[in-house]
Amino acid sequence: MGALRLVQGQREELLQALCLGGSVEGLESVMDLLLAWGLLAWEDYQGLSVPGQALSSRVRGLLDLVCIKGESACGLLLAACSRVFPEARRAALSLGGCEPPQEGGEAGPMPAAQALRSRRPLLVRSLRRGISAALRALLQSGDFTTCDCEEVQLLLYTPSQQARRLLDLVQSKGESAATILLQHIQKSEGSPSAPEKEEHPAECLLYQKKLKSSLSAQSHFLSTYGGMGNLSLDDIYTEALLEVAQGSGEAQQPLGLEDILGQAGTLNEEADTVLVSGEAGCGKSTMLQRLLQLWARGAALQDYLFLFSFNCRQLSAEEREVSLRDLLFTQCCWPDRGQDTIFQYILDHPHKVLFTFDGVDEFRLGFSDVHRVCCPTQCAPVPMLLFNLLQGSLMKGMRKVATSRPVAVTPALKKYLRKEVLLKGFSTEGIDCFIRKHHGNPSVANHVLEALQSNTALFCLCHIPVFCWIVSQCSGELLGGGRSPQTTTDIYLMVLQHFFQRCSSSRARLGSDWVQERVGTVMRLGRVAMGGLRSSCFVFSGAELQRYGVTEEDICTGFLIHTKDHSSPESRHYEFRHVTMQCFFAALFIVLNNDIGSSTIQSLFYPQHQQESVLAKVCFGPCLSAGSPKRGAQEAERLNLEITATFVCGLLSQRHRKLLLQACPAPTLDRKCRQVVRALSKGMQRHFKSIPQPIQGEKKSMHAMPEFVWLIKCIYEMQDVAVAKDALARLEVEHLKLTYCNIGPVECTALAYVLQHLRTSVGLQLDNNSVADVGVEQLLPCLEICHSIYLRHNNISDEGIRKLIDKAIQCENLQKIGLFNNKLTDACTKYFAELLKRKQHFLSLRLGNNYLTAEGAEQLAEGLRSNRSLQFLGLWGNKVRDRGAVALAQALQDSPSLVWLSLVDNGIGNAGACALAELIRSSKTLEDLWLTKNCITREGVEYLLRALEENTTVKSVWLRGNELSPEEVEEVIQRDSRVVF
Ligand SMILES: Nc1ncnc2c1ncn2[C@@H]1O[C@H](COP(=O)(O)OP(=O)(O)OP(=O)(O)O)[C@@H](O)[C@H]1O
Repeated sequence: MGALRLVQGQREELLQALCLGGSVEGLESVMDLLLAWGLLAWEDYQGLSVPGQALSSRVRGLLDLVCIKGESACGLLLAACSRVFPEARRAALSLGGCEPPQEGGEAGPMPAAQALRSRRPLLVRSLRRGISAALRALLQSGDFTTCDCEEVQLLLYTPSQQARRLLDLVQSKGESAATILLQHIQKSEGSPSAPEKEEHPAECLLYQKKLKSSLSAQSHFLSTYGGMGNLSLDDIYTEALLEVAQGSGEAQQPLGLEDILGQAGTLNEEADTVLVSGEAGCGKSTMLQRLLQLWARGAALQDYLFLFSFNCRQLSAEEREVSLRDLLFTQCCWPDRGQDTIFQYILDHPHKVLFTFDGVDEFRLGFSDVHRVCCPTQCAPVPMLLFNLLQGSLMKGMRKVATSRPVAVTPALKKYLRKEVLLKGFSTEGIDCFIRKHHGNPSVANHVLEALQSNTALFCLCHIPVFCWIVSQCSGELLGGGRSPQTTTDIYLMVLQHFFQRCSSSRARLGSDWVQERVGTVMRLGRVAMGGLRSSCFVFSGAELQRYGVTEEDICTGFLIHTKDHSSPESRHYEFRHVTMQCFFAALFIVLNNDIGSSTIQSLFYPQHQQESVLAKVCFGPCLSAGSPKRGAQEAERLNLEITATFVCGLLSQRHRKLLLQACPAPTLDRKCRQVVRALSKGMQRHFKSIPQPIQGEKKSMHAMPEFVWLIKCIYEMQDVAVAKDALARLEVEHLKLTYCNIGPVECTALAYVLQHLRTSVGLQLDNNSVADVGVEQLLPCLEICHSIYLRHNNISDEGIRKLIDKAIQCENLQKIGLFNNKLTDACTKYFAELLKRKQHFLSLRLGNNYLTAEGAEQLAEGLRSNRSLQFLGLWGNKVRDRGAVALAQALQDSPSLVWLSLVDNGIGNAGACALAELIRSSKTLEDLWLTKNCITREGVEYLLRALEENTTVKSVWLRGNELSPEEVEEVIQRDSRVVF
C-alpha cells in the first residue's frame, strides 16, 4: 500500500501514537527528523510550533501538511515515526518500508544555519546535557542576551525541549550565532567530558557533606526497632523483591536497589518520577532508607550531588505555605553558608539532584494536577508543591523517587511517571535471611524457621516484612508451645502480649487475664489510633496524647515511638511503631468499646458510603483539634480502614472470644459479631449483583475487584466455616477472574479457605499476580472446586508445579491449566506427563513463555502419547527446537482430540516442519497450528503444503515470521489459503 494511503488510513492511530501520554517529545522528535531530511521548510516548522497550541492540533497540522505534500512526504513521515516510536507502538501500526534520505550526502560545506537544521536530531541529543555551557558560549560571543538564556531555560521545559528552543533561537539570530554554536559543539564533542567535568562550588560541597552526615544519622536505625536492642539497618536490612510494573512490555526481571533509577522499565523518557508501590508493611520506607544510607556513604547513586529526602507523613502536618527553597532548606537540611549559591546551583543543575518522597498516599488529598506552581520561589501549600514536583511543572529534569501504597496510584498520577516499580516483600530466601539476621543465635533462628516450615499460613504472612518482623520479635511466644498463629490478627495479638510482657514490672510471665489488666492502656491507645485514622493523622503531639488521657505508662509500653525529624523539636511527637499497629489498636477500640454502635461498624465496611465521619465523631469528640477530616480522594485512608476492618473480624472470631471476654461482655461481642457477619455478607452480595448476564455462548463470569479480595481476607480472619459458606451461598459463576489484584501467598490462603465452599465448579483466573510457589501450595484446598486454573505470570517455578500437579491429579473437575510466563524448566515436564497419563478428561495445557527445551518436550511427549482427551496445547515462546517438535508431533499423531497446537517462536526448522506435516496428515481433529516466528524455509513449508492437501479438518497454519522471501510467501498463499502469513 502507498505511503499516502497508509497515513490517511491510520490517521486516528497516528494521532494517538504521537499524542501518547500527553508528551510532546514524540511529535518534536519526528519534526526534528523531518526538518533534517528537508521535508519541513523552516516556515512549516514554525507554523506547527505556535506557542499555546494543543498537542493534538499540532499533530493534525503535521498530518494535513504531509498529505498535501504527497506520497514521498508521507513516506518520510512514516520513516520518521518508525525511528522515533518504541517497538510496541511500531508493532501496532503499519509504517511501510520507506527509507529516509542518505545522511551526509551533501556536497561541499553548507551554511551554519542550514547545518543546524540538517543535524538537528543529533544536536538535540548532544545539547541536552550541556545547555548551560552552550548558553555561556553564546552569551560570551554577544549573540545571546540573558533574556534569551532565561527563555531557553524555562523550568517548564524538558532538557530536550530546552535544546530545541536553543536551536530555534539560534536559527532566528542568523549565521553568526549558528557558527558560534556549531564551533562550541565541535569543541565539546572533541573533549566530551568537558561540560560534564564541572567544578562544584565550595559551598555546594560543604552542603553535600552536611546533607550526607544528616542522612547517615537518620538512616542508621529502623524505627520499628527503636528502643529494642541495637540492630542497625546494616545488621538487619534484607533485600526485598523489586519488579518493574506491568505495562513496560519488558520481561519481568528482579531489580536491584540502584535499578530503581536505571533505565529498565522506563515508560516515559520525559518524565522524572519513579514510583515504588507496595502494600502496607512490605518495606517501602525501609527500602528508601537503605537507598539514602548508601548515597550518604558514597556507595550508590553518586551521579547525584544532592539527595533530599522527605517523609510525606511529616510534610502533610505542615500547614503553612512554603516555597521550594523553604522545603529544601528548612524542612530538609539548612545550609550553613552560601544559601543563594547553593539554591542557584540546584536550579541550574536539576539532573544533579534527587528527591525522595516516602508515602505519598499519606497526604489527605489525593494527587491532583489542577493547580500549577512553576516558580521555585513561589509559596504554595505543601501538597501542591509536592504534586508539581512529581509531575515536573516545577524543577523539570530533577529525578524523584516516590513510594506509595498501590491504591493511591491513580491514573492522574500514572500520567507523570517515568516508571513504576513494585515492591513485593521478602522472597522465601529473604525470610530465611531476615530471621537469621534478627536472631544472632543460630539455634534460635533455626527453631523459628522450623516453626514457620510447619505452619504454611504463618510462613506466607512472613513474606510481608512487617509481619516477619513481628514473628521474629515474638519468637519467645511463637516457640512457647501455645497455638501457632494463622491469621494477621493472631500475630498482632501475639505482639500485643509480647509488648505488655516486655514492660511488665515482674519478670514472670503475664497471667492469663492480661487483657483485663491492660484494658485501660488498650482503650486509650485505641482511641488515639482510631481518631488518627479517620483524619489521616499518624503523628501525635504530647499535648494531644494528654487530651486523650494517654499516660506516661501507656507510652512506655513501646507501641508508640518518638517521631524522627519532626519540624518542631521543642515538643515531642509520637507515632505508632507501624501504621498497621495503629490499625490494630483502632480495631481493639471498636471491638471493646461498649459505646460503639452499628453505624461505626457499617462505616468501616462501606467506606464509600460513609457519612461525614461517624467514627471521627465517636472517637475524637472534643479532642479533635488539629486536622479535622477533609473530603477528597482518600484512598489510602480507605486502605487503613480496610486493614482495621480485617482486624475487627479477626478479633470477633470465636478463637479469641475467651481472651476478649476479659474486657468486654459477651452480649456486646455477640452483637458486633452479628453486625460484622451481616456486613460481610452484604458486601459479597454487592459484588455478585454486579455480575453481568452472560452473552450468549459465553460463560457467566465475574471479574472481582480488590474489594472482593479484602472481604475474602476478612472472612478468613474470622476462621468460621459457616461464615465462609454463607458468604458464597449465592455466588453462581462459571468463571472467577482475579487478575491484577495484588494476590500474593497471604491472599491465596484466604481465597482457598473461602472458595473451597463454592457450590459449583469454577474457572479460577489469577493471572498477573504474585502467587509464587508458596501461594500455589496455599491454593491447593480449593483446587477441587476448579474446572480450570490460570496462573499466568505469577513467578511459579518447578517446585510449585510439583505440588500443583500432585493435587491436580486427584481433582475430578480440573480440566484446564494455564501457566504462561512463569519460571518453568524441563524439570517440571515429567509432572505434566504424569497428569496427562492419569487424567483422561483433561482438555487444555498452556505452558507458553517458559524455559522448556527439547528435553522437556520429549518428556511431555511421553504423557501426550497416552492421553486421549487433550484439545489445546500451548508452548509458545519456549525453545523446543526441531528435536522437541519431532517428539511432540509424533506423540500427538494418534491423538483423537487435539484441536489447537501452538509452537510459535520455538526455534523450529525444516526437520520439525516435516514431523508436523506428518501430524497434519494423520490428524482428524486438528484445526489450528501456530508456527509463527520459527526458522522454517520454503522447503519446510512444502512438507506442510503437501500434508494439507490430504487434510480437510485443518483451518489454519500460521507461518508469519519464518524464512521465506516475499515472493515465496505470495506463492505459498496461492497454493493453499489455509496457510496464513
Ligand atoms: N528490607 C527490609 N529488611 C529488613 N526489615 C524490613 C525490610 N523491609 C521492611 N522491614 C521491616 O518491616 C517494617 C515495615 O516496613 P516499612 O515501614 O518499610 O513498610 P512500608 O511498606 O513503608 O509500610 P506502609 O505502607 O504501611 O508505610 C520495618 O520497620 C522493618 O522492621
